[in-house]
Amino acid sequence: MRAAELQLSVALDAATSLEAAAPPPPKIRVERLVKRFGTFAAVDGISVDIAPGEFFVIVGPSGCGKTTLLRILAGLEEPTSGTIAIAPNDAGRPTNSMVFQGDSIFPWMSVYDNAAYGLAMRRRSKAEIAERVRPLLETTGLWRFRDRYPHQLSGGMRQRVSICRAFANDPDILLMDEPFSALDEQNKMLLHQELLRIWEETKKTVVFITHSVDEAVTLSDRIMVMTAHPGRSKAILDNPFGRPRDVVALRGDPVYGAFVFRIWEYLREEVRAAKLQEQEEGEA
Ligand SMILES: Nc1ncnc2c1ncn2[C@@H]1O[C@H](COP(=O)(O)OP(=O)(O)OP(=O)(O)O)[C@@H](O)[C@H]1O
Repeated sequence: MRAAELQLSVALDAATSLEAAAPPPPKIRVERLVKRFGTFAAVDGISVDIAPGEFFVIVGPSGCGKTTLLRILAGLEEPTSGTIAIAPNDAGRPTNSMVFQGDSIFPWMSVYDNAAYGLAMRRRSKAEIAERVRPLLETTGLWRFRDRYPHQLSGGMRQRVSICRAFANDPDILLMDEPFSALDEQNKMLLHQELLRIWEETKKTVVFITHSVDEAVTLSDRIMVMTAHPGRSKAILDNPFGRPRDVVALRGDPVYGAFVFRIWEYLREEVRAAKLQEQEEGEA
């Protein structure tokens, strides 16, 4: 091969490998998003790309606009300005499912029917519903409670049902608004492990909101720290932990404490600012 040909071939190889290394187009693109309620800016100029299959966690002090951002992603609120773009999915599947704080399952339906709700609404066959719902109820230890009603379950079990319902729905994106905040530590850890197991199998794109730095580190691929009012993106951090994760072993890793500390460095002054704002509002 002549020198010029060799150069060209090297250049082509480099271009091919660059192409191979290019990140996939984002599943969710948020650009300069602003949401005002009257003159009050709840979200103020957030831009972020979230990759397909990413577990993206948003952490921030009380009142910083986390839920507002999630509600805009869910299509429940209109932005005042800026845009969100969600890459299209296959027809016949919902774009998103939301899991709320506390449980939001129907008290008059059994565990099984609650988990099957989204699929039944989309008129899926009984066989298809069973095929999707049973493995989820089994993974979360709910299969033997499938005929029980919500009042016969603990808070942790009810929240498991909400998660099964969201995954059974087979949405492209899961939007989770502090789903475990009402649970005790032990139940929370169990659910973290179960959520990670289901997510690793399905690789849904997840946007998850929390006040808890530990929860953010346990679950995320990346973490966005938001400022106190007005809600902006202060930092976006890559989680150093790989997958799969053992949620208990993770806490014994020396990197865990260092990463938690790093996030707190960003968060500390925002939590203080939010507290001050709360006090000032109380005095006004
Ligand atoms: N519909 C609304 N009308 C007026 N103000 C609103 C409305 N919804 C939210 N807000 C205000 O916008 C700000 C952000 O609210 P949001 O619920 O998004 O915060 P958050 O970060 O989720 O809070 P928390 O962590 O306490 O749940 C708050 O000051 C809230 O009072």
